[in-house]
Amino acid sequence: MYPINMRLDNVPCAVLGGGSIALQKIQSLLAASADVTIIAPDVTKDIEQLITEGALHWRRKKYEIGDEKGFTLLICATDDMTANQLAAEEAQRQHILVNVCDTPALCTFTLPAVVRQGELTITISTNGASPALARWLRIALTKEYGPVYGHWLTRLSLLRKEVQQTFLSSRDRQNFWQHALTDEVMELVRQEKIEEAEEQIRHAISSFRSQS
Ligand SMILES: C[C@@]1(CC(=O)O)C2=NC(=C\c3[nH]c(c(CCC(=O)O)c3CC(=O)O)Cc3[nH]c(c(CC(=O)O)c3CCC(=O)O)/C=C3\N/C(=C\2)[C@@H](CCC(=O)O)[C@]3(C)CC(=O)O)/[C@H]1CCC(=O)O
Ligand SMILES: NC(=O)c1ccc[n+]([C@@H]2O[C@H](COP(=O)([O-])OP(=O)(O)OC[C@H]3O[C@@H](n4cnc5c(N)ncnc54)[C@H](O)[C@@H]3O)[C@@H](O)[C@H]2O)c1
Repeated sequence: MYPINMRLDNVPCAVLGGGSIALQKIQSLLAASADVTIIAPDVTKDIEQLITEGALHWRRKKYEIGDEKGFTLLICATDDMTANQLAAEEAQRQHILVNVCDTPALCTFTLPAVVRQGELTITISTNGASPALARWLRIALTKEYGPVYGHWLTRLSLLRKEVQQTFLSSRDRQNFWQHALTDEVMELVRQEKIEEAEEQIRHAISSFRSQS
């Protein structure tokens, strides 16, 4: 498995099936601003609501060969294994990225469990060995890495810009961060003492500057 993070803004994506599993996949695609089409003869109330709101397109039909054309990414979440398999094989033939929610062998990509805090994304995969462990780890990591890590990341991103202007070589910047982002600083973050953590980084910038 080769992990990547994909931009899906306005990218045409299709979901086959209109049940509870399809809904989960639709929600994560919409959160990524994808252009989502659902192909299914019937859908749940929640999906119907999204369609009414204009959040996604609906082709009200069973899957037929050719329906996958024009999509960059396809998720098969019907309860009809034959339809899932047919669609996945067609998609693979056309180099369309495909996930079949309960058949890893037919997937060109699988979905990880996801923890998000602002710009921070932590994903967990078990190579399909135990999705239940992925879920358990998501819950544990969400407790461990709460909203403060998202706030800290926002601060770090601004500090990083300052560091880029202060230290001109990439090697110096790498060296700086390896020394500045210490266990001590991250312990302050864990205790939600963001101001103090930032102060430590600023102190390190001054020290590094006077050394060079
Ligand atoms: C991470 C997560 C993301 C998501 O779904 O978006 C995800 N499954 C989740 C949960 C979950 N799924 C299942 C259970 C019940 C326990 C169990 O069966 O073990 C639970 C646990 C629960 O829900 O409590 C059933 C299940 N899943 C797959 C099979 C087929 C098979 O293994 O052969 C079966 C049996 C179906 C059956 O028996 O009919 C296959 C896949 N599931 C994957 C992803 C991919 C590999 C991920 C990895 O590398 O670990 C892969 C390969 C394909 C894919 O879906 O991409 C999501 C975490 C949600 C969260 O964050 O809470
Ligand atoms: N629900 C779960 O917790 C769960 C967990 C793991 C795996 N799964 C598997 O995921 C699949 C989907 O689960 P679900 O709970 O969303 O199912 P569901 O029965 O609620 O929904 C199935 C959907 O597929 C649509 N469909 C059926 N044949 C189709 C076709 N030929 N073309 C297009 N759409 C078609 C139906 O109209 C329906 O909207 C099932 O195979 C299930 O075994 C479900």
